[in-house]
Amino acid sequence: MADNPARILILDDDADVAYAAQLVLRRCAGKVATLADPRQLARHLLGGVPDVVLLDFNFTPGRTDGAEGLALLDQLRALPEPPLVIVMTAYADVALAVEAMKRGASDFLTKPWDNARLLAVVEGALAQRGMQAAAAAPAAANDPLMGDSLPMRQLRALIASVGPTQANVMVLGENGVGKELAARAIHLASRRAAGQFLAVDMGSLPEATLESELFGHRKGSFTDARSDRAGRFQAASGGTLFLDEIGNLPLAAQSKLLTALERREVTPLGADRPQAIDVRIVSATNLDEARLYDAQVFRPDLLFRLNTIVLRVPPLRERRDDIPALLRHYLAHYRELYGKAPGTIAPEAFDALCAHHWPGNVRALRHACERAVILGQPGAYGLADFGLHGGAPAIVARPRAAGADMLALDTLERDAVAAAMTQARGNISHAAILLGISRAALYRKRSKHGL
Ligand SMILES: Nc1ncnc2c1ncn2[C@@H]1O[C@H](COP(=O)(O)OP(=O)(O)OP(=O)(O)O)[C@@H](O)[C@H]1O
Repeated sequence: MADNPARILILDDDADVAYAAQLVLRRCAGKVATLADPRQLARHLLGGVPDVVLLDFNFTPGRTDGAEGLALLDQLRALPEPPLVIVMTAYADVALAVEAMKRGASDFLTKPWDNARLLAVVEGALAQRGMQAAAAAPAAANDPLMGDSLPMRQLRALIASVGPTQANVMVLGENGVGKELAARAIHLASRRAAGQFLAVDMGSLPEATLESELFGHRKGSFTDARSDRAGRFQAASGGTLFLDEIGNLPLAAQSKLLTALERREVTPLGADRPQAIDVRIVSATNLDEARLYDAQVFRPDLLFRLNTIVLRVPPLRERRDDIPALLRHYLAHYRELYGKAPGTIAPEAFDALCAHHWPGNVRALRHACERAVILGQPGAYGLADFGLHGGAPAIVARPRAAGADMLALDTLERDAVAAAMTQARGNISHAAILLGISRAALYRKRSKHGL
């Protein structure tokens, strides 16, 4: 995009990798530079600090410990106006990527990457910097999973590590937190990214037609079946089937879904033989976990099939650091959509928005921004323009409990180990290679996490 002023720097000693990334990223930035030798970084920065840096971990031939990349990351993060840094790592170096995220990297990519994922990650970073022209289409599909708070960085790290596996993933979280965006990010990070991402709202499928909707039917199999029709499982073949609101599925329907997943085949209504299915299942629910684990509500055997990996998307009130960037992003998005002049948020309104409880999470924030752009005065939007409901917005920010970061990292480590064991089909040596740790270390981590 010639009129996009965003600047990206790719720091990688492999010229082919850097060139390939440069070609893809020219679509979303005005200037994409590459640098093979990190000793030239200081001189490069004299020409201005880029908005986003893609950083490799190892530069000296034979080195694989990542120390060079981590040192460069520290150097970049110490700049007065640091760029957002996306680290690039081999799949086996997930532990290194986790360390980089702890030191302030905003995201990471595993090599070899998928171009769609590369673009999505970089566009997400540019959006955080307010450099990305807002997409005109309101569809969630076009929104990057934004947020630079620790929970969101951990969520993206987890998505990057489980995405390339075949494991079924269950995404948990309140309404409007971004579960579908997380599911799309998993799809983009997977080897199925070139295939379909098909979302099905399980809560709204009528029980009477559920089987035909999911598994398809043959002409004449029931009164209205005037022609053969493929179900969602067949339509998503080679891609990802996103089963949204799975917690609302009636028990009878749950058993049909279980049979399909167990056998990895479905039989269209009226057909005499089953068809093999080739889909990765990502499901989501806003049920709280106590209800989800209640056998009266959800079959444990189906749950076991669906939740190989569990991702929890935290409510917005637990990651308030993300609110300013989301406000900027959605105000810019709707200003562009409605052709409105730029404006700012009045300081008291900004404070109140950041302190708001946001029971409707990011979706509610998005709607509030749309309302402010339509009804507000562009000079400075006041609190009333955002039309918040639900009582006084003030919520006292809780100090982060000591050790909370460690707990979250612990969960990340546990999930990474579980994902590697799944991908390696229980083979310890293979899983240890995937994680880039020794077999002994993997045994210790498994016993630490009870895996
Ligand atoms: N991290 C985020 N960055 C940018 N936009 C977001 C983010 N999270 C959510 N949104 C936006 O908020 C809206 C709701 O997101 P999404 O549909 O993914 O939430 P959900 O948790 O699946 O909601 P529900 O449970 O109601 O189906 C969408 O418009 C989405 O683009």
